[in-house]
Amino acid sequence: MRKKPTESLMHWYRQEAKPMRFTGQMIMILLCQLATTLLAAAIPAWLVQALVAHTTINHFVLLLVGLIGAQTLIGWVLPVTNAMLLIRQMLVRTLMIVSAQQDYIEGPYERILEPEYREHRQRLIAYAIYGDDAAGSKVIVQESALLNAAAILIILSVTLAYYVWWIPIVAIAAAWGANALMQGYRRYIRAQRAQTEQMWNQQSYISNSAYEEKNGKDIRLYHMGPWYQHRYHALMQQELQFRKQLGHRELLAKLGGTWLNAVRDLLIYGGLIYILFNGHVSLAVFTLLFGLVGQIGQQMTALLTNWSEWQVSKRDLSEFAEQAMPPAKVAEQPVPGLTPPYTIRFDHVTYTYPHAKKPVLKDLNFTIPAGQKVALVGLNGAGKTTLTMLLMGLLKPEQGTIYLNEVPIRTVPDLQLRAQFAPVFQDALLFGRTLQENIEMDLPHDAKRLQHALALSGLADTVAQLPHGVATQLTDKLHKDGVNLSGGQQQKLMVARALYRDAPILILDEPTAALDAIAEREQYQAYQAMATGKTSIFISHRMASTKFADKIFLLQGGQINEAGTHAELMAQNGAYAKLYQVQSQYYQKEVTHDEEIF
Ligand SMILES: Nc1ncnc2c1ncn2[C@@H]1O[C@H](COP(=O)(O)OP(=O)(O)OP(=O)(O)O)[C@@H](O)[C@H]1O
Repeated sequence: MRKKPTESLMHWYRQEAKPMRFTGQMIMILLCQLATTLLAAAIPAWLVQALVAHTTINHFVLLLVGLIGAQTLIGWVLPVTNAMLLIRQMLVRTLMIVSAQQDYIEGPYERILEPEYREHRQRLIAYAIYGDDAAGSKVIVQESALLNAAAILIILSVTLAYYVWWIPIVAIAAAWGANALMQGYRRYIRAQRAQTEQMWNQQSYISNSAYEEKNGKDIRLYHMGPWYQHRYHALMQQELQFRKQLGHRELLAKLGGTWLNAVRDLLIYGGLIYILFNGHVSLAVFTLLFGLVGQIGQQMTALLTNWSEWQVSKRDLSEFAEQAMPPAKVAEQPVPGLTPPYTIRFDHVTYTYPHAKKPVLKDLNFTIPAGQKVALVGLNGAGKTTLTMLLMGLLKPEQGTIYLNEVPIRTVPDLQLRAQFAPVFQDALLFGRTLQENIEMDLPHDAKRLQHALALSGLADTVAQLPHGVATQLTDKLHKDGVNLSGGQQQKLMVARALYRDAPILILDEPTAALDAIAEREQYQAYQAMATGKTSIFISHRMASTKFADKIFLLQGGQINEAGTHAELMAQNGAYAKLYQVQSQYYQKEVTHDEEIF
């Protein structure tokens, strides 16, 4: 079987891109940087030596060309090896993005309803992938920089200490002090993370919502432009204030560092001039030491900065690996003997949404015998959609058990369970693929089945008008020649998708909301055909449309309060009968009014 790209990326990460692995590229970079640092300090010293020794002009030119040539060569090799290392970093970053998405897209549905999980995920992505001072994916590059700085620092310190023992100590202490001041500033930035995240989330919400195509109408009609501008302006002001605070702190930290460096320079250059004038070193050695002193401060700063960033990156990376990388999935064995048609049974089921104060469904009990068509009615927010989500295993009951033919659904593997349902939801969701792919989804192509689904859903006429028929792409956001279907056409496509899926349990959640009267009638006929021999749940607010069901359930207060055929419930004269009468009176009035008009 071909590996999925995510699986092979995981494999690559685990096997090939271990952050602690020192590769040939790292060693190459180290050698080049060491040579660059030493050459930068040694070239002036060699030239001074040549001048002092009265070398001939030919020798002098030869020496100069040789040294510059060596420097140029390193100048070519270094960027190439650095670029190779950056490519590795990009690969790690890609892997992290893919695995973060995989966990979000394929992980439990219920988790994405939790605001904490969504925030946490954003934080992981922001700081492990896009973090600017220390992203988790930068570990490889930071390790290389850390290795370079440490090696160069040791060589420089030993060389300088050979001539004046205290010079490396002063240089390192000054760099350490300046770095400590900058560290304080960085700690402050990190302490503000939660606040900055909130600010950026709000900014992106406001700007995304203003640019959202579907919001365009309402923004104009309700004159919401000034509100957007006001909110955005307020958020930008908040950011400006925050940046000003950061600017002040950075300035203070840098001023402190500059002061420390001035003291360092006074001490070290004074010391060097002292040993030169006292004849302890030659002019050439003095020039060399002078060059090395400049480098030692730089390397110490690089070492300390990289060290602290590396700590943060490593922490981000391991947090990411622990929480964002889903464990490799073990293929679950399908439950044997789970065969349609299905009897659905809810046994004392209770469900509460995360952070909700009360359960939506409370101690809910009902049975739908195999092959029966049930219409589920109830007021807005009664919990009808929630009930279907529990049945499909997308939400897990807090208490109680749901059975398919007396098999508890919690024991059925996700893939096997999901394959038993053909849902049609109120909100149509189209993917940026062709019309055909949008109907067939993950099932293999079957031309006859496709034609049947198109014909029965009433979509065949629309397809005939499309530029590329069933091969037409369904969004102009991803494809230039893609088309955007109308609301009603999208809903028909959802029905075609369910028809093609031909699963044993049909779930129709307000599927006719966007349809015109004729299309709605056609759809009912399609549902009748679809539901034959299947267990089905049909949710609708149009009471008249529920008459075709074998049984009607009225969901109220988290429980099925009334159940029976339309005639039985009307005879009962309970809540269902009242709802039906309110609606039919309304239609009656409309008809009378229309009759008056015509
Ligand atoms: N993701 C969610 N998080 C928290 N509460 C939710 C969530 N989804 C739905 N609810 C709440 O659960 C209750 C039931 O919602 P549900 O969508 O199941 O009702 P419904 O009967 O299908 O309503 P409608 O007829 O309006 O479609 C509502 O009060 C709703 O606010």
